[in-house]
Amino acid sequence: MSFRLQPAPPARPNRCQLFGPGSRPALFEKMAASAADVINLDLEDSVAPSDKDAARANIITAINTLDWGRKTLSARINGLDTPWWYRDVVELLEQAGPRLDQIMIPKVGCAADVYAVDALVTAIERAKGRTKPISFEVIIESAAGIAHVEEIAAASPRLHAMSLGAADFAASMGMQTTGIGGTQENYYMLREGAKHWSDPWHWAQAAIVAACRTHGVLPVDGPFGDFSDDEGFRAQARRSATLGMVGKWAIHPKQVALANEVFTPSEAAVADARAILAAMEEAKANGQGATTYKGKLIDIASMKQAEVIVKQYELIMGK
Ligand SMILES: CC(C)(COP(=O)(O)OP(=O)(O)OC[C@H]1O[C@@H](n2cnc3c(N)ncnc32)[C@H](O)[C@@H]1OP(=O)(O)O)[C@@H](O)C(=O)NCCC(=O)NCCSC(=O)C[C@H](O)C(=O)O
Ligand SMILES: [Mg+2]
Repeated sequence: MSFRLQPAPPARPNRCQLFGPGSRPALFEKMAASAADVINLDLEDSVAPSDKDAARANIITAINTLDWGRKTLSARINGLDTPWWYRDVVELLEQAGPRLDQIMIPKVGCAADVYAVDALVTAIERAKGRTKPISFEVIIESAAGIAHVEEIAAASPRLHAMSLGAADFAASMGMQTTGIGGTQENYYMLREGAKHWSDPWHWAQAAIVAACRTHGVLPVDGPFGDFSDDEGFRAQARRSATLGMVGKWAIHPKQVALANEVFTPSEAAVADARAILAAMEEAKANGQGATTYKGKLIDIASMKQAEVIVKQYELIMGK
């Protein structure tokens, strides 16, 4: 371990973030009643330009009146390249009550984007006497965003989570696809005439996980567009979980259970992790730093790996 210790991310369940357009208030009660850990009420790309003002009003009413339980409640504002974002922040901070937990900032390209929103939020919080600080989540969904991912992860103590937005990311990178996440038909290797598909999102996800883990931020996988493809969603989510991400967006309610399933460590994985911890405690008591479990090497690093799984499970079960 470096002399600088790795900070812990916020201790909150974040397995599934369910999105809904601010212009479809009929969905809000269903979102509130869902099993998602995080709710993202959207003012950005799922809302037509002509509906922005109405969507803002809808969201503020819903934040103030519906029972959101213990979910993290987040509103996605418009991008800093639009004329709408400052009114999103001002009206949300001035009119939404303390139930609003978080603001999601899309298309973040550099640390200064986060700084700008932080300055505005901080001023309004002070002016209005808001005592609960608003946290931030950002979306990495551009070439600039991924190029500056580490400075973005370090940009503000308000930053709690960071997602990969596969659709805008693909567009910004000039990728030849209209698919949102998942397997891409033309991204394959050939071996003896057989195609082996690879994962074009992998490197961006790994960069996001490393930046987040360095700065104590939760790394989250973004949308999977084909909501009729459960197995495709599961496969994408399992890769993300294996890489260190803690959750995934749902753009349709049927994806909520899938995300919760994948990002909740299984009973078998938890039992294995607890057994590794017990075996290592016994080894340490005998003056050993390494031993075997099910015929494989385990050592002090294995304890840290096992603790990741046990802590994630206990966080989720303790909610
Ligand atoms: C994708 C949808 C437009 C589909 O809507 P709809 O046609 O109404 O779906 P269904 O008829 O299959 O709905 C079945 C029931 O589920 C309810 N429903 C639908 N959507 C939601 C929801 N989001 N939350 C809760 N409940 C929902 C319907 O009302 C039906 O209920 P009932 O009649 O009682 O059975 C729609 O799902 C949708 O708008 N999804 C969210 C879109 C969104 O927010 N997009 C933004 C995030 S993705 C993104 O921004 C890309 C990213 O930035 C990037 O760059 O990658
Ligand atoms: Mg986007």
